[in-house]
Amino acid sequence: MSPPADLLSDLVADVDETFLFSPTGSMYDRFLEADEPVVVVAAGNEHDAERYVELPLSFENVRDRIRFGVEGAMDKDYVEDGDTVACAVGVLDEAIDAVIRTTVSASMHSGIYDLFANSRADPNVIRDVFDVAIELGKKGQKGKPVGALFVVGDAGKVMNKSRPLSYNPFEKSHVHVGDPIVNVMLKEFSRLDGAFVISDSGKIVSAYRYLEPAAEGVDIPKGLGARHMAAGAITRDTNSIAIVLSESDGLVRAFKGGKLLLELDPEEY
Ligand SMILES: Nc1ncnc2c1ncn2[C@@H]1O[C@H](COP(=O)(O)OP(=O)(O)OP(=O)(O)O)[C@@H](O)[C@H]1O
Ligand SMILES: [Mn+2]
Repeated sequence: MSPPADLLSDLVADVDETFLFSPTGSMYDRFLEADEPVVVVAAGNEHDAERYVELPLSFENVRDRIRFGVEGAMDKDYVEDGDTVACAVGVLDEAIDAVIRTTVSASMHSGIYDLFANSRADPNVIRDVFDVAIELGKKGQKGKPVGALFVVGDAGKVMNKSRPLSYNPFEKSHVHVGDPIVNVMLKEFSRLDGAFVISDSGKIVSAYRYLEPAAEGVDIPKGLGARHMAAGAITRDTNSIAIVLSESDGLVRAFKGGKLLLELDPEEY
């Protein structure tokens, strides 16, 4: 074999599982015909794969994408601690152009899958809030960078651990994230201070909440300020997750259980 083929065969030698990230139909069929164990990780199950992990976001960061897929597969018992897997992914493009070998281990568990699948809030609601935060991060408000804080899930408790900074424009409304008009409203109201509180099912409960969670035991990276501290702390104090757009560095971050689990650059989406 040629050196490049050797290199590739080393990468795929003795793997327990192959993960195909957003494969084409013909690629999936080849695995099916060869009767090779395969897990499909994609935005939809177009090929009716028997073992499938749904990707809620495209995860431009390949490491995040792989972690999500592997953690999802662990959660569904497709793989277990100690398994060796080959992940076929698109790094430079959408089409698969790389194979990454890794060993499944419970210790590498970053929580990125749990954030979506095992939170109180509906996974679609979480995805919709990410979409708003990413869009807001891309465009800002009238061209200026803007910050925003969304607390999703366990809204009753979150309301108890916060106070209003201003009138609540969502007081008598029954609007949900994901409705196009709501995204416009969220963007408009994000110019002012405080947090948005969103229920498990996606109802916008309030804007302009000042969070007052207990901050002990929260371990967030140094350099992040009060908004991020409050976001981390509320997720430790309640069963919520928090999605934060930073006004100063433009990144979108997600917290759960008092921990930073995910960092995205809106410019890459
Ligand atoms: N406890 C809180 N609850 C809700 N909103 C808060 C809280 N603390 C701060 N904020 C909001 O965050 C804004 C920015 O505060 P600060 O600069 O300290 O946070 P930060 O973490 O550095 O965020 P950024 O990266 O956006 O600057 C404040 O103007 C306020 O609107
Ligand atoms: Mn700041």
